[in-house]
Amino acid sequence: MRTALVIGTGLIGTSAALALASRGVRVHLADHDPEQARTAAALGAGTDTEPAGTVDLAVVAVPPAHVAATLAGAMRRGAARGYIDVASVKGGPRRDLEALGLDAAALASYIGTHPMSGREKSGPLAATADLFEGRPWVLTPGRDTDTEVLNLALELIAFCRAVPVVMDADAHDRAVALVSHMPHLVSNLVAARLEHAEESAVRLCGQGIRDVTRIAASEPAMWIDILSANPGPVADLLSDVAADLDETVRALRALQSADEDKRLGGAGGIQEVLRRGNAGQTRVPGKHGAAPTSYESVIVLIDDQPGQLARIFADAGRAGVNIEDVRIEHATGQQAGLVQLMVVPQSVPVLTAALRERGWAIRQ
Ligand SMILES: NC(=O)c1ccc[n+]([C@@H]2O[C@H](COP(=O)([O-])OP(=O)(O)OC[C@H]3O[C@@H](n4cnc5c(N)ncnc54)[C@H](O)[C@@H]3O)[C@@H](O)[C@H]2O)c1
Ligand SMILES: O=C(O)C(=O)C[C@]1(C(=O)O)C=C[C@@H](O)C=C1
Repeated sequence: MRTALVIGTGLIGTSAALALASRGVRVHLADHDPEQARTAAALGAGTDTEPAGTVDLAVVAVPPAHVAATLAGAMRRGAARGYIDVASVKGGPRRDLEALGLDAAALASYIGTHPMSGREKSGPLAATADLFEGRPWVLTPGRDTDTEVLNLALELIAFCRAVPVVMDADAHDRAVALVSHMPHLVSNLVAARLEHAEESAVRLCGQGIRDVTRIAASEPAMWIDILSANPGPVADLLSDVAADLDETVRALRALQSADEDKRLGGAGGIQEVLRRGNAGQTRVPGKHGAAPTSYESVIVLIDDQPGQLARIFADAGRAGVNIEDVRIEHATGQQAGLVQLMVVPQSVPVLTAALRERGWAIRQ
């Protein structure tokens, strides 16, 4: 692929454009808000000028409700040899495109795709070239999809260092209802409990609630679009969650009972909720789509000063330890924080000793 056109230069479009541009592809950037395309160009994602002729691949990265019309407009003016979109839902955009009356050749030049990676922030300034690295990128080719277009899409995914996964569009929508759309609503429902909460309670927020509510900071307009295109499967899953919630409330009420048998029953109910949660959590794939890995953490107390993290990473590197993941918890009202370094279990003693030797305060 030598040339590409990215339409919609927000988080996802600009991230893909940055990855393509870094691999030498000439990328043209377009957005209905020219300021967004200008910003993406200033970040090094390409040029916000129009392409002189037909590009190899057009990547449509606009909100789901605008995907079909944007694709049809680009196809009618012959903008590209192949077209993909990256919307979070796949059945709706394909059916909308078919309903727009495009000919068979135009439909064959299109593949619906979905990178399973994103952030709670929008716009080009949130974009990074490595956003998709190691993440699944779903392709939903139809029976008549051109092989050449499939190859262009695979080339884009390889440039983004993502992992291609081929699926049927409706099966994709049912799967993301489970792993993305329902969890998004549950995160919002948990965060919503904080809206009118006492300040004295909110200031105690620790890492647990930060993990559970991060995605509740996402752009609501985009999510209304996503959920509007996949309401049935999400409603089915939420009604299962609601039944589990009813059971959990019953178990907690039993724990308040004066009757010991009821209390025992309640404890059993809660134990079952926690067991099922543990079992589900172990099925979440590890980094780069590998089998789940159990990391252990080494916790380091740091002053909230520039350069501390870089020094810890350098010291870990010198000790030959690979840091798999990192979390930082800022201590409320203090210029200090706890850095949780996730490493494979056998690295824990090596890292702990090396950091202690270099004067770091380790917390158990
Ligand atoms: N945010 C995520 O985590 C995520 C992850 C995977 C896929 N997606 C999908 O990627 C697509 C883009 O999402 P995003 O997070 O980059 O959103 P974003 O808000 O960051 O960017 C969307 C961009 O599209 C532009 N736009 C809107 N309508 C347009 C139109 N008709 N023509 C041209 N430009 C238009 C907007 O001005 C904006 O710059 C969506 O379809 C979304 O479902 C999002
Ligand atoms: O990590 C996040 O912020 C996301 O919400 C990303 C996420 C997801 O649910 O995993 C959200 C929507 C997209 O369609 C794909 C990825």
